[in-house]
Amino acid sequence: MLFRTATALIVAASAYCLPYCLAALFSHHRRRCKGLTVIRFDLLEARDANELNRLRHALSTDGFVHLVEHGTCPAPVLAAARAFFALPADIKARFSHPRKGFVPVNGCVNAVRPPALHEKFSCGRVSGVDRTDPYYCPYDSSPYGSVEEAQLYFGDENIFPDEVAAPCFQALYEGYYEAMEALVRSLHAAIAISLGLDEHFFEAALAKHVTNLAALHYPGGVAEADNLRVKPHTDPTTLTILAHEGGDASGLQVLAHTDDLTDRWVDVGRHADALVVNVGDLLKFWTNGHLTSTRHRVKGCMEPRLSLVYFCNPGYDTWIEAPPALCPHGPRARFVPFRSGDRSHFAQQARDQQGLPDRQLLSKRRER
Ligand SMILES: O=C(O)CCC(=O)C(=O)O
Ligand SMILES: [Fe+2]
Repeated sequence: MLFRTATALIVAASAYCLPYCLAALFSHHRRRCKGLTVIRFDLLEARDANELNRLRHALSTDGFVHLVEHGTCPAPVLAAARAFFALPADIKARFSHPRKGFVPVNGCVNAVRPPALHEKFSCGRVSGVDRTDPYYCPYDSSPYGSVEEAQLYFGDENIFPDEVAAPCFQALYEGYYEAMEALVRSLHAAIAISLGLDEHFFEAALAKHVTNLAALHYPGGVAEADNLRVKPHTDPTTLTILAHEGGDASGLQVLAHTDDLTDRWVDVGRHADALVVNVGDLLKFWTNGHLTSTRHRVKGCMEPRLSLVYFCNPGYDTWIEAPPALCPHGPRARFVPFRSGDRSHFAQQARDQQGLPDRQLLSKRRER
C-alpha cells in the first residue's frame, strides 16, 4: 500500500514537473516574459565579449532587443513626419506614388497592416544605386534576375514632399536612412562575430541591399482588442529597426513563451533613447534557426501612434543558406535554401495577385 502510494506520488510529481523540466531543457530558445534585454551598441562596436554574448542570447530567445548608445537620432525625423502627416489630405496626396512616398489611409494593400488603420510615408535607398550596374537597371537582361525584378525594386525614384509643404523633411529622412544603413551593417557584423562567423560574413550580400524606411502613422480613436493596428506576423527581413516617439513603444507586443509553457503577448514597453531591433525570417533561416524571428503585433489604442521602421533585406539575388559552421549536426541546414528576393514583401504582393499563399504560410513549409 505504502509502495503504491509512493509510486503514485512520484508519477504525479513527474507529470506536474515534466513541462518545467522540458522548459528548462529548451530554455536556450525560450522567450522570456520579462522586459527586453537592453544592448549597448558602443560595447558591440568595441567587440566587448560579454555584450556580444548578451546580444546573441537575446536574439536567439526573444528575437528583439532595446538598443541604446547607438549614436543615431530619430527624434527630428519623427517630428518632421508628425508635421507632414498633420498636413491637409490634398497636399499630402501630391507626394504619392503606388510604391513610394505618401500612402493615405485605405491607400494600400498590406497583409499585416489593415489599410483603414494607418497612413504611411516610405522610401527606398537614397544613395549608392548605380544605374549602370545591371543589378539596379531594369533594361538589359541581367545576370542577377529578371528585368522585372530590377524594375520592381529600383524602377521607381523616391518621391519626397517639397520644402514649402514640409521644410527639411527630405534632408532629415535621407540622413536618417544613411545612419540606419551604417547601423544595420555594424549590427550584422556584431551578430556574425557573436555566432563565431567571420565579421564580414554578411557584408557582400548587404552591399546591394533592398531596404526601405517607412514612417507609419496610426490615427487615434481605435478601441483596443479586436482592432489590431498590425496583425501578428514575423518580418520578412534580416533585421528591422524601429524608432518610436519619445521611445514609447506602446502598443507593440511580442509573443513570449512563459514559464507555464503558454504563449502570451508582452508589451515591448518604453525605453528612453532606445531603438527596438528585431530579427526577421531571413536572418533566422540564414543562421539555421540560431536566431529567432518572433511574432509581434500592434494593439489598437485610443491614442495615435507614430513609428519609424527601417526594414533591412540583402541584395535580392542573395542565396539564403546557413553556413556549415552553424550546422553542427551534419552538412544539411534545417531549412531549404532560397533566394532572398523570392520572399520579399514585393514578391508577396505578386503572389497575392496570382492567388498564391501568404509568405507566412510558406515559411512554415521551409523546415525540412
Ligand atoms: O508600427 C510598428 O511599430 C510596427 C510595424 C511592424 O511590425 C511592421 O510593419 O512590420
Ligand atoms: Fe513587423
